[in-house]
Amino acid sequence: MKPIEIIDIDVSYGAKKILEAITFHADTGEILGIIGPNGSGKTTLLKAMSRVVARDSGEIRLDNRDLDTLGYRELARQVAVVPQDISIGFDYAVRDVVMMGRHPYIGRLASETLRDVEICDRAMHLANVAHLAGMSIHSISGGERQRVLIARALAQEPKILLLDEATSNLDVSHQVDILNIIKELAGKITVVSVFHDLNLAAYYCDRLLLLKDRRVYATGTPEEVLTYENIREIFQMEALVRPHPLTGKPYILPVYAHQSRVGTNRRVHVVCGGGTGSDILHLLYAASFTVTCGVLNVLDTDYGTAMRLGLSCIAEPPFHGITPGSLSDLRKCLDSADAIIVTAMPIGRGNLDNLQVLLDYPKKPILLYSGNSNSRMEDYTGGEADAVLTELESRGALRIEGGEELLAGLPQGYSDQR
Ligand SMILES: Nc1ncnc2c1ncn2[C@@H]1O[C@H](COP(=O)(O)OP(=O)(O)OP(=O)(O)O)[C@@H](O)[C@H]1O
Repeated sequence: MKPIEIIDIDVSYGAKKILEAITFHADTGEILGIIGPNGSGKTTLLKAMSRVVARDSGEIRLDNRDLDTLGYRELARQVAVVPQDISIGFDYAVRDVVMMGRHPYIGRLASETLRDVEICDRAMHLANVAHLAGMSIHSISGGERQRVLIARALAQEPKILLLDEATSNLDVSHQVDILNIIKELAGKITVVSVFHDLNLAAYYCDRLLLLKDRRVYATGTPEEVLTYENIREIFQMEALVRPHPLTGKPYILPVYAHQSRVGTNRRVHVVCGGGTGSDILHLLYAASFTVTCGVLNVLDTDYGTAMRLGLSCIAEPPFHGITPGSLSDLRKCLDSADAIIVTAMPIGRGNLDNLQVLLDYPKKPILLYSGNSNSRMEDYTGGEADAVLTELESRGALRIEGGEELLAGLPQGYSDQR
């Protein structure tokens, strides 16, 4: 039995359709993250799940019971919501706000029991607001108020907790504290949460639901949903997606788009390999340079990156040296490039031609890119590659470290002529 099932629902505000044919479920004890661009309907979906907005059609089932058949108190024992909009009309004390979470359990004319007080205290302790208990809800900060609403939801002891970006107002340590609490609670309860921060979603969620244009665009594990392609398609943003070095979960690093179009009408050729060029291929692509690269081996990570970005790349089969045909293609790319970038790649006999050919282009700007780690080219040629680099530097090739410096060192295009 699924704790919550959404079956083919449509939701509209007036004549405007907001959600269409939405079907998914949450599994017992999991954290399901809802992600998607602004206005894609995430909040509306949570509101439909808690019956705050009505559906046009479709069904929502809680433990296989129709959501619409539950009375108010029963619904409130099953589902707690922490909304995005955290305004509270009356001037209640924090403790009273948290105690509101117990209302579905306290009889109409009855007063709170010792058990209600204990649960309320525990919820305040978990959300780290116990020290605020006597204060007015209006005299605490936005982040503190958000934690109070989380405490109220915990006091409700729900089976399903719906969070609408519930940690967005929190500083980074409280954000992690609250999400850790929620992760601990999950297992006992099921959590469905809207996230804007994709990295938090990747770490804390068991599965993700990605919304786009009123519909479900993708569902699955964070690894399945947070792909480079999905992020580019949905958020129209260049980003590097890498496994987090400590958690192994996908980690998204935006390639900041303010640089976009600086390279319009400019061509750059990148000599790279072994993954040393991947980051800057993304950066140059995001900055609207026309990028060519190679000669690369088709098994090379940089080749994979070039293919995903749709860049023009000269390539040889696996374990193949550079053939005369590729060398001639390389010369054509270098002839038409406004600048050449060489990364700190491993150079052996097989790809030495990639470097040596650059000596024939004394007038081209050449940037030797070592990345932020300031690594140097690994020379497996017994010194020949190093000799070429030394010669290039003596002719004016510049050593460049970070991405910003790289963009600054390249000939700029006509970014103001949009
Ligand atoms: N009460 C309302 N009346 C009419 N339209 C609404 C109402 N609430 C939201 N909308 C519209 O519904 C669409 C989806 O809004 P919703 O808040 O669900 O999106 P969201 O994905 O949560 O957005 P965000 O990421 O900005 O929080 C938007 O176009 C919004 O303008």
